[in-house]
Amino acid sequence: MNEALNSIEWKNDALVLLDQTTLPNEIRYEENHTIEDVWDSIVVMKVRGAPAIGVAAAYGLYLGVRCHEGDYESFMSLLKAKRDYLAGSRPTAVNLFWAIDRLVQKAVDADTKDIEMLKALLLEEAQLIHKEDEEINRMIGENLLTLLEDGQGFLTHCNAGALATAKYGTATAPFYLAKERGWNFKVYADETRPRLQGSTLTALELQRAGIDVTLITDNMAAMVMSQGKVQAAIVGCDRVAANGDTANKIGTMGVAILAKHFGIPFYVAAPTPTIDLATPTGAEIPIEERDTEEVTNRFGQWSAPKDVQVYNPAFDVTPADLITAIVTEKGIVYAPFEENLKKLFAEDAQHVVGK
Ligand SMILES: CSC[C@H]1O[C@H](OP(=O)(O)O)[C@H](O)[C@@H]1O
Repeated sequence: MNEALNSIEWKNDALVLLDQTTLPNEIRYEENHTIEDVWDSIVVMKVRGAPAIGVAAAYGLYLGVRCHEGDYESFMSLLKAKRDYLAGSRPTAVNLFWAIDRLVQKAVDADTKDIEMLKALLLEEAQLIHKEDEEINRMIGENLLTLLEDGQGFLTHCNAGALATAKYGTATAPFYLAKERGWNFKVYADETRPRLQGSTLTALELQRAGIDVTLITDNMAAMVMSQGKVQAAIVGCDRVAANGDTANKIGTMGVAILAKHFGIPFYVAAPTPTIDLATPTGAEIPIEERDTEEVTNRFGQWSAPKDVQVYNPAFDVTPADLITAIVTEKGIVYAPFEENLKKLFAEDAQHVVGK
């Protein structure tokens, strides 16, 4: 087994990011010293994955204000301007907004107007978000394991793995825990066109962990399911709406439809910061559209006419009625999601909500 790749690290007063655009061919870490560096890393997907984007954005916001000199009012005005700048990087993963708004609120609620103390508080909050993410993912893994069995096969889409988070991943968290406990299981990883997070990232991280992973193209998922090789489909998420509709990497809805057809449970691994009760349904989730050359010219090789029309939504929305359960660090949520997701956030949240 190889040592785990570390997607994000705060080191020597800089944000060190694993450049995920060069994997699996090159393992390259880059220091991000400014908010502009972080904004660019998020936009070009050197750092990607909803939780990882949130952690990176939190550090980025700190980097955006740490050199400011001036009074409290100018500091707070700069902080809010830098928050809006980062908010313009990628629109779908709600974790980005959740993280930067958490830092702004920390400063607003602080009982000091000393800007050096406020800067220290912001860095502390970013480090807390980073640390919390690890524990959230481990708990998601524990909760998902209660739904899985030794000896089974699992399918996942895109990369909701350790590389998309601070550690463990969300959808992949149970795979790491199951491996630690000696389970015998297989993972089928969709390559996930057009950005290929499944082949470049999921296959890499699971193989390095010694997990039995088989790479398939997205259009092989139906065949694999029809052959009885998959007993559960587990995916990540970028935003869960209040009714349970879930935005995730493009192609996820197709996996959910296939799972329904073959009678296979479809689980969404969802850290609670990815659940957005302020967004009523999937129809209101902003879906990022990305550069057309991601589809026609991956890795510098044209695979289509250069001027062909291209539609490249980076996410789709899986309707709640295709989701068996939304598995969070606080517990497992079943339908009716509108009602049960709210309970998750109640003071006396139950571990299993709904079934
Ligand atoms: C736990 S990662 C969540 C989510 O983020 C990925 O999108 P991207 O690679 O574009 O940042 C993918 O949708 C994962 O499932």
